Amino acid sequence: MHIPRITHDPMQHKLPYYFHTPTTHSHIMNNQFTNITSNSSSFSLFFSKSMAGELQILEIFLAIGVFVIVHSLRQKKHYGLPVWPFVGMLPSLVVGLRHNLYEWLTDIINRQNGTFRFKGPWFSSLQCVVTSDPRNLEHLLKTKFTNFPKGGYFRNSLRDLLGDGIFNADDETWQRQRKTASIEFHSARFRQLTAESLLELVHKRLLPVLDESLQKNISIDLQDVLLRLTFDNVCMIAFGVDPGCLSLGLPEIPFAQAFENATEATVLRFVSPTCVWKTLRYLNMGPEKALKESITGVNKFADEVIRTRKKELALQDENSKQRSDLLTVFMRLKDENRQPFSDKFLRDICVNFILAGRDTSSVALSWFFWLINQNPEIEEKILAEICRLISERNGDNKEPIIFQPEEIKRMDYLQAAISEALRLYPSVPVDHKEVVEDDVFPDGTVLKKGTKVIYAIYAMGRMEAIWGKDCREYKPERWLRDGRFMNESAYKFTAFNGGPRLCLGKDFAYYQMKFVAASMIYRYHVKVAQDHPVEPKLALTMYMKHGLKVNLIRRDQAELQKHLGG
Ligand code: HEM
Repeated sequence: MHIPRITHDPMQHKLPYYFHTPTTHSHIMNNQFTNITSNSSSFSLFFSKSMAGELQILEIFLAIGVFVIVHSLRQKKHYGLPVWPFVGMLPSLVVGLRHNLYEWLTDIINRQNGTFRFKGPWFSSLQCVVTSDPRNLEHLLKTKFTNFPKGGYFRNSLRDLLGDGIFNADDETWQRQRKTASIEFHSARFRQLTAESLLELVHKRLLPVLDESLQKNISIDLQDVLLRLTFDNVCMIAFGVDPGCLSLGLPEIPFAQAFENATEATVLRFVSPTCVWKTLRYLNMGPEKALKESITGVNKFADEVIRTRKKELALQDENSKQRSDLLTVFMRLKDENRQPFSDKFLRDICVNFILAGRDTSSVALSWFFWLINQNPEIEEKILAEICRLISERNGDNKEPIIFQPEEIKRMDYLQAAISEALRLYPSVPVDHKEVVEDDVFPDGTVLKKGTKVIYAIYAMGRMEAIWGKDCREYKPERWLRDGRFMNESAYKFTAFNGGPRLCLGKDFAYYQMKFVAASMIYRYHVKVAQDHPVEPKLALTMYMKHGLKVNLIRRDQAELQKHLGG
């Protein structure tokens, strides 16, 4: 570098002060003009000096640029990603977003031994700690549960759609709903409602829709069909009504469409700066306009159901006495002031349960069917287990085969195969908390009050430190001991969350997924269409971006007999 030359140049002392200091003053301009015209050699000298000055400034910038690049790239070693001035790790995030964000996160987390600090642009709220260390997860989900609520950022982004419902609430509001819903979810009445509604949906709706595609010899989007099934099912549980999404012809249902649009538009808030989406909401423009319209559609449906149910309850209608859906349960209860819950609160409760129960089991089943399609020997083992249970029946194995709750419970291999799919493709791939008071994670990471913590559930399934060298392989056997399914720690297998906020629908979800999978696998071989692209979509839940296009092939009787006879 030649920077010192300019300061040692003797000519520099002869130049008037204004050659060093830019100015617009007229007498100075005149002086310049006089100097230049009176001496042509000093004219050319002046310009060559000036150019040299510019070149040297350029050199300074170049040197600073090189220094910044080298320094930023060297930070990768320490922080996991290059840290650029002003924008932090944002450029790497943009690259990650263009490919598979979850794989990108997994790669960094593995390099950083389970935890890293994401540094976003200094002016943004994109600063957080990302972890997938089971010790940290136990700390935040259980040991220090009260120090890690969902927090204001998450709640504000979801408030318009979810209000104060269980998914979007902390503290007292959450506790009250959790307690009531938990009692209901574990009641015999609720179990009966879920078993009956599922049986009806699978045998009267799902199988006929699948049969139709088989007869017409057309492929179907299995993810779409399963989303329809779980949507109808969770509406029956939450509202006590059946929207009829899953029926022959796969009709468009305005409420279902409004719900889907609302969740998609809400996700956009997480990838836009808060001030941007708030301004768009204020101006009622772009995605915020679409969100408002879809929420109006959701509310219209919810208000109508709540109004009708209130009438039923007031008349002590026979229907209302038999009902055990969540809406009716909460309507019979009183709040802390011994007043009935407001319509808004009832709406929030139902909408939250629909969100919790709709996307989760359907997308998990889609990944499961895709995985067994790639691993035919695993499909064969599932079929063998199903057939063994049928052959153990006391003579009652006539068609149509309808699986009984005790049989579903005994399907250990199927439960292992579904858990293994959830380990690799968790329906909720990342989740989020906020730190209330300064804290330190068991791995030594310092957490300041207000820090956002992301726990990367997808990455956890791909960590050798947790699952061993074969962590990327689909192996249901890792869940079995002597042929029986063994649960894993919720802080190692966090697909259903853990601690006090463990998924309330976990048992129901397993029952639902096993019932659907067994009923389908017993009847059909589900073949994924050739060259169908499969990749995750960036959303709150782990959708397949292009759905799952499949063709169904009816099971050969001889194949079934082979297993049944055995
Ligand atoms: C494969 C299926 C499912 C998976 C993987 C799953 C996963 C999860 C996860 C990760 C959470 C925590 C979310 C958070 O706090 O941010 C959660 C919460 C919850 N889930 Fe599930 N879920 C499934 C099915 C269901 C079903 C079918 C229902 C209901 C019918 C349900 C009801 C709930 C509820 C009410 C919560 C909120 C619990 C609370 O905050 O206290 N889930 N679930």
